Amino acid sequence: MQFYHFTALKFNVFFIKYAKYDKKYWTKCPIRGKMHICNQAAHLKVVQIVLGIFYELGGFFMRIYQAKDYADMSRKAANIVSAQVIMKPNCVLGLATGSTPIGLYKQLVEWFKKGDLDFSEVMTVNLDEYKGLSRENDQSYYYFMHQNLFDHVNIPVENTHLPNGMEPDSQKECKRYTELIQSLGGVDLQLLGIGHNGHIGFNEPGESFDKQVHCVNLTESTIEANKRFFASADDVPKQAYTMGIKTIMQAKKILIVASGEDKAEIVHKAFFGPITPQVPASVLQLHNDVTLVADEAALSYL
Ligand SMILES: O=P(O)(O)OC[C@H]1O[C@](O)(CO)[C@@H](O)[C@@H]1O
Repeated sequence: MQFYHFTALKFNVFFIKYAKYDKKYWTKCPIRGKMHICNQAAHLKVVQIVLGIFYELGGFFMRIYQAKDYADMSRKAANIVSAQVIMKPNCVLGLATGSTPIGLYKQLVEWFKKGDLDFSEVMTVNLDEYKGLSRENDQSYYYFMHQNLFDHVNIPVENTHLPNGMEPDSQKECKRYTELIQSLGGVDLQLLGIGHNGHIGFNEPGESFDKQVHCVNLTESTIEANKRFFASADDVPKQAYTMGIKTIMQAKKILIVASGEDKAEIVHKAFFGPITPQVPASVLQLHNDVTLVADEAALSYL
């Protein structure tokens, strides 16, 4: 497996960028996991040394695995999910929909059928669900998860959780889902895809980093990207329930998958650009345990 030591480079790019344009130096404090500004070159130097030591110790850094293609990406990412299930059989998996994780789910099903994986104690919480779609609707994420994973492995249905798209009272549903995640003890491993505009879950550009589960209005670009699954763009729901960035960042580990050249620009922005709500996935640079598994095409801007 190819492992890129991009982190050091990333931080250097980061430093140079801000040194040049802002005359301020944003960095991540590796101990508290918070952003702060270094306003003196000496301070910057110290932070760089500390980061270097953490890096050498294999500390809090993003891992980027480059896969050859979609199939390879799916297998590598499935390996990480299955390691989680094997190491902690009663873990809480945060799951994602979209086209990217389909191959990963297929691989998990295959390993389950071979007897290599057991989901009997696993619990799952999905990132999001369209508001207004019933479970029976073949475009609901409930339907997707059953179709791609739950119906093919031995996970008890009562262990699987998604926001209830048919609950009209947004406040009530968001509170229920936030409390549910907390009652499970939080997410051990959160799987994410990335939208072309950098959205994670349905957190669209401009969303505050400070939100728990909430109801969002989908952007035109997301409606456009998702219309391929519906008869027309008019049929795409206009709202969705989603875990907020805060909920996602509370996961103990994050695994993000990306495939294809059309994701190359946003992957580059998200992981090497400034941390900004305009690119929601960029917040992941602040998480202590993030793994990106992407194919060569999706990493081609790096
Ligand atoms: O994997 P895809 O289909 O490119 O989708 C990327 C992201 O967009 C969504 O499908 C939402 O539009 C997410 O669920 C997903 O993470």
